[in-house]
Amino acid sequence: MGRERYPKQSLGALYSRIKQSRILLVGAGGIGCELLKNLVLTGFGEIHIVDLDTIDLSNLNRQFLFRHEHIKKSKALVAKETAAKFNPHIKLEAHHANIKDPQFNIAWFESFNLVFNALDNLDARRHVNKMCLAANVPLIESGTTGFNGQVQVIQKGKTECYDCNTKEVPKSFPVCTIRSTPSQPIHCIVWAKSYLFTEIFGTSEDEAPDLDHSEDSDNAKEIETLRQESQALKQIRESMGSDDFPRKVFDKVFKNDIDRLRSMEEMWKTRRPPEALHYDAIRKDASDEGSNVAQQDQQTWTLAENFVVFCDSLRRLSVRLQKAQSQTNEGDAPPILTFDKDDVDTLDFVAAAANLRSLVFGIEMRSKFDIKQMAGNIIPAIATTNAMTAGLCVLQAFKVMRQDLGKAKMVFLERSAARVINTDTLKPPNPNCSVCGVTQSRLVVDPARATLNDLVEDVLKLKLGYGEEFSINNEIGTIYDPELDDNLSKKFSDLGIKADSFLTVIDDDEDNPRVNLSLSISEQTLPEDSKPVMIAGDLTIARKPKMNSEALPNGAVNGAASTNGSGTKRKRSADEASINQLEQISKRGKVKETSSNGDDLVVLDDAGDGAIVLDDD
Ligand SMILES: Nc1ncnc2c1ncn2[C@@H]1O[C@H](COP(=O)(O)OP(=O)(O)OP(=O)(O)O)[C@@H](O)[C@H]1O
Ligand SMILES: [Zn+2]
Repeated sequence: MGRERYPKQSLGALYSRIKQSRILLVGAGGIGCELLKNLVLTGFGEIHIVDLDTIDLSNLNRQFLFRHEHIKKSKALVAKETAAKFNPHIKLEAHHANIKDPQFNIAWFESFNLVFNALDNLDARRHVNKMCLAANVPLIESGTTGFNGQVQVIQKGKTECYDCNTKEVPKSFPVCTIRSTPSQPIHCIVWAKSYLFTEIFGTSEDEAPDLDHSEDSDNAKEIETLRQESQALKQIRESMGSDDFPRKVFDKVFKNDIDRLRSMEEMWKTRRPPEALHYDAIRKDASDEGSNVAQQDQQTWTLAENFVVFCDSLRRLSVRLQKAQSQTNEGDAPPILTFDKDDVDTLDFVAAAANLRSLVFGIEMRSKFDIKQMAGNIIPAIATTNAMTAGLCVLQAFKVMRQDLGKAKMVFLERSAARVINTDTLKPPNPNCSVCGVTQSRLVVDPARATLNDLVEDVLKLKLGYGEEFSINNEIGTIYDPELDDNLSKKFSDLGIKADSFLTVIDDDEDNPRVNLSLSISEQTLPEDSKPVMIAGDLTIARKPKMNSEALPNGAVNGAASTNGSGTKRKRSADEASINQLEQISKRGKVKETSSNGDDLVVLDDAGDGAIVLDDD
């Protein structure tokens, strides 16, 4: 009995299924370490761990399976080794690899009973979501941001998938806000980091991801002027290393450029005009300041202090860049410096430059500590949030394994709400979702013979009844539509269509188009007398829901969900917030304060068979 006694008592009949299950855990970071510990101690029979990364010093405060001596080693392998000691009866497999690698194909996903995501990026999450849908394996998706956490159960055809709601991409700012009309500290920080720093020490601002040029067409003239400004800065860059270099840069960006901006009266009709800074006057005030002011990172520096840090860090960085330049051989790419929040020289420069710009525009200044968080897009990871989230993942997993999806919930951890743990019913799939609102099938292709024409004529038109108006797309773009028929005679291999990749067929029929058809490619040498492209099994492809349809898809998880769905394109509600949307999550928390349907976690002591039942209904 030993270690099995308590899990058996609390899980009852489910325990034997847990012991026989094969689990995939994607990510062995903050949530992944906690989750692996839970899975191993609960007794899940076989667990595969995938993580592409190696252990970093900064992981050790919360990724407790790792110790100092493991730095630079594979997260997946060390996590496996440490967790194996917790329970020697569990079979553990580690893969130091990217989950997007081709060896992790649909057939491999199909070999698992359940998948857990413990990832930190949208791209990998989306990929696993897609693979789990294609393999029809339930997925427990989770994430945390600071004190907030979220767990979502995803099951093909029954619940929303990860992509049923649009996710917000990381924020970028219109270039004019950054370059001409900042109104918040973050605008000045982005200016210092993505414009000024890169113009002086890096490549060009055009490559900076924080700047959004999409509104440029409205401001063509201003953009052109801003380009000229950048050019002038590049010339000043030539004098790097000279005594008057800091002064030249300072005068350019805090005086001359500001005077020019201020002269554009239209711009300041409804805004406070910027006020240029004067080098000589500030330098006089700053003459008593020592350069160690930069170490005081918790307090907001004065104008004079910012001035000192600006000039000093500019000198430090100039020396570094010039040294790198002197060590470069002819023909090598010219060296550059890049901003790194943990590189003190770059952080000092960005902090001081951002604050000086804030002063110019009458914006509140920030401490170096705050600027580090904002420039590095850091929300501190909190070990307890990860631990709680990982625990909630396992509780949801029990329901999925009991095939009791009706009881599974979307779970939110929220610090701002009246209760820390809040739940929501799972919603049915969004019929308009481009990922799960599709028909999926496998396309068997003989790579030696198959052409795109075989797919278009034999499979899509003849077998499946498509008309003329449809397109075929892969991850890169459109490979066929009625106007783009050059590829028809090409072989799949010539079009770069590989085994285990996906093709999407989009029906553009005007009257009654089919839902998108997602085809996963599987390669096989087929007999000479059979067609070189075949679709697996009989396939019926549903038609797209009409925009004003009242009908709900079948398989709503529970009654409550049916009040939310409709065939129309749905507005994103706060309930559908993705994990990185703190505001949405906290708004939701406020709504929940009024809820009274006692869904607290309770532990019931069932006197009948001695089992302790965990219940969060
Ligand atoms: N495509 C991927 N394939 C495999 N593992 C991935 C992939 N993308 C991310 N990961 C892993 O997911 C984990 C996420 O963990 P976590 O959010 O704690 O991030 P971290 O990088 O460990 O820490 P932090 O970002 O907070 O410094 C990381 O270990 C990361 O290597
Ligand atoms: Zn979906």
